[in-house]
Amino acid sequence: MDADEKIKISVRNLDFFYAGGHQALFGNSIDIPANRITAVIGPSGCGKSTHLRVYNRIFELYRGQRAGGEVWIDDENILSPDVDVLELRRKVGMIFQKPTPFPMSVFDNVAYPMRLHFKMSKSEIAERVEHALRGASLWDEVKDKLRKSGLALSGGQQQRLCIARAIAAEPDILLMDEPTSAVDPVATLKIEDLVLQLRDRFTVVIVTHNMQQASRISDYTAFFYKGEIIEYDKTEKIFTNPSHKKTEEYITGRFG
Ligand SMILES: Nc1ncnc2c1ncn2[C@@H]1O[C@H](COP(=O)(O)OP(=O)(O)OP(=O)(O)O)[C@@H](O)[C@H]1O
Repeated sequence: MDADEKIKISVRNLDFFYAGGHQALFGNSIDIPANRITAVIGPSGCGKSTHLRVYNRIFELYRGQRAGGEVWIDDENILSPDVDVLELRRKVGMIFQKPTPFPMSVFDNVAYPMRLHFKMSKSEIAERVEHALRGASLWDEVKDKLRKSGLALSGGQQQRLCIARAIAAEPDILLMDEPTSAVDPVATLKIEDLVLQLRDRFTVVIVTHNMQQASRISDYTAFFYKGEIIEYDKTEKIFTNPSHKKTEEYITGRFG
């Protein structure tokens, strides 16, 4: 990593266990820079989603799942027991593979985190809903449908609505777990453009199976294999001159 990068997330010796003791991550250590896009790649089942789900402790919603090691975000080890998890999840937003709009209007989807986390007047909420929808490159498409159900939008629009909802909580970090795998190629390009715009304001960590996507949009890439981080470097280096044989085999499509 370049010496002048500011580190936003610092993971040290992260292990992860599912219920029954099945270990899915082994000693992961990685420094994720602020205001950059970091891609997480690797074959199916290598632990990409598991790793990402630690950063906002969402795994704790499931019985028997456990993380060991340290995950520092700014100056706080977010795995320590006294962390305010609601505030952590506000600060570390997440976008999933399938769009997950709430069964409510477009407006209320975006207003939801504002009502949950902040005390705001109605007019302030309206202003910020517009701002978040503009930030998610969706405003022009939905400005006349704000009172319609979020579920009535197209898949790609729903995913951008989820990004608007995540932005509305004013996070520092956006985690994206294969955000384009359920949408068509045109919607994928729109979301990729959007992710590139978000880099100025957020630290983005994105899991993707799509090598072209990783090389198009990310600054850094981490290659996972069997729960370990095999290689982590600038994206250009990973895709043109990887240091490890396994990385090369994966990016050239020899397994996956
Ligand atoms: N709920 C669960 N209970 C038990 N084991 C799980 C659970 N979810 C995932 N695993 C296991 O943990 C390992 C890592 O899975 P994970 O979903 O993190 O991989 P991934 O790299 O994101 O895969 P994919 O690319 O297919 O989404 C796998 O061996 C998987 O079978």
